[in-house]
Amino acid sequence: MGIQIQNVSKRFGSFQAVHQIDLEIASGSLVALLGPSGSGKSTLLRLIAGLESPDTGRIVLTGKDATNQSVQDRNIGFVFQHYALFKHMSVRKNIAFGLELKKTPKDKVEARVDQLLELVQLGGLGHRYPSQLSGGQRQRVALARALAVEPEVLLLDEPFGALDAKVRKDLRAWLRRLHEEVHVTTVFVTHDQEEAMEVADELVVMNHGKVEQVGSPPEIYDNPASPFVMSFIGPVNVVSNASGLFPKQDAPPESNLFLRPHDIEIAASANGTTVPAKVERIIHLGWEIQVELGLNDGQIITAHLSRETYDLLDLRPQQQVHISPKGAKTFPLFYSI
Ligand SMILES: Nc1ncnc2c1ncn2[C@@H]1O[C@H](COP(=O)(O)OP(=O)(O)OP(=O)(O)O)[C@@H](O)[C@H]1O
Repeated sequence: MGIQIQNVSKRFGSFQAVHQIDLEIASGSLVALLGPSGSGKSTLLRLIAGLESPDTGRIVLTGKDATNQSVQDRNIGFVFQHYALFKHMSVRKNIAFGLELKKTPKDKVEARVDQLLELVQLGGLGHRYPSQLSGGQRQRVALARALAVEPEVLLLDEPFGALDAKVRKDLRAWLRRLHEEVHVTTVFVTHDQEEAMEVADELVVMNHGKVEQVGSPPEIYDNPASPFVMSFIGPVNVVSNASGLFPKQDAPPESNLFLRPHDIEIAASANGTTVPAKVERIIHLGWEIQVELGLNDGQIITAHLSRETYDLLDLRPQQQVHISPKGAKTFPLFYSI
């Protein structure tokens, strides 16, 4: 009974921003809409919110057809990338705003605001004004304000997008814990695959206004449905059949091989399944080592090694090595990324 999106399309002039999307979001889940800029994530979120109306299709929220309902009637909480707090109101007043609009009795408002301040870990800061808070604290107030009216659905559009990397990372973990406490059906828009994988139960990968794949983070990572998904979710090498790396039993001539950098095994000597390669460059990233490898046909691929493996192999630039894929996928050439 969460959210059902049925054959929803939206066009802006001649541009098809969202194209015949069918999607079910389970009640109480936290789902990330993930995709590159312009893939239609925000438009889909705005359609769910009622800030845009679809050209075709239906949007069903908690069992009720909401397609023609106004934003106010949808019982939705919304948080955007840029803090939309009221600058002239204290944190308490900001959080209380929706409840006061609904003419909630004063004592109930006060109790709910106290509870929300604790929930977003800002107890004691209720008297401050938005300008006296950090960016991360402001976004937590925005979340508390969105949750105050007990929405059935929470929509978050890049809520941490404007914050620096460290704060962003802390807030992801915080949002995950918060969701485990409140369990409101949440749709989270991001273009950051790591953020999506860390926060969400399920990922909806979008490209060109369409859904490419829906699944849990491990399902999507391990079984990507298309080269686009494989390339978007984590680093990948794309090599042609000429590389000699294709598994012997299925070497379709019109395919590319998609190979994750950590799925390349490097050995000092050849065996029946390895292909020769030359170490072109070694990049130390602290927790892992990136090794650029030149194949005999001139293609360059990148392997990621743990420090331990790297130390055992004792690699040097220009060294001749022998490599084999531990896991790889082939996709026909006609797929574009
Ligand atoms: N009101 C509008 N009028 C015209 N074009 C629009 C409008 N809203 C969105 N678009 C276009 O629709 C496309 C999809 O936009 P959308 O914001 O949904 O993408 P997105 O995946 O959220 O990207 P981003 O991460 O950059 O926000 C973009 O090319 C955008 O320019």
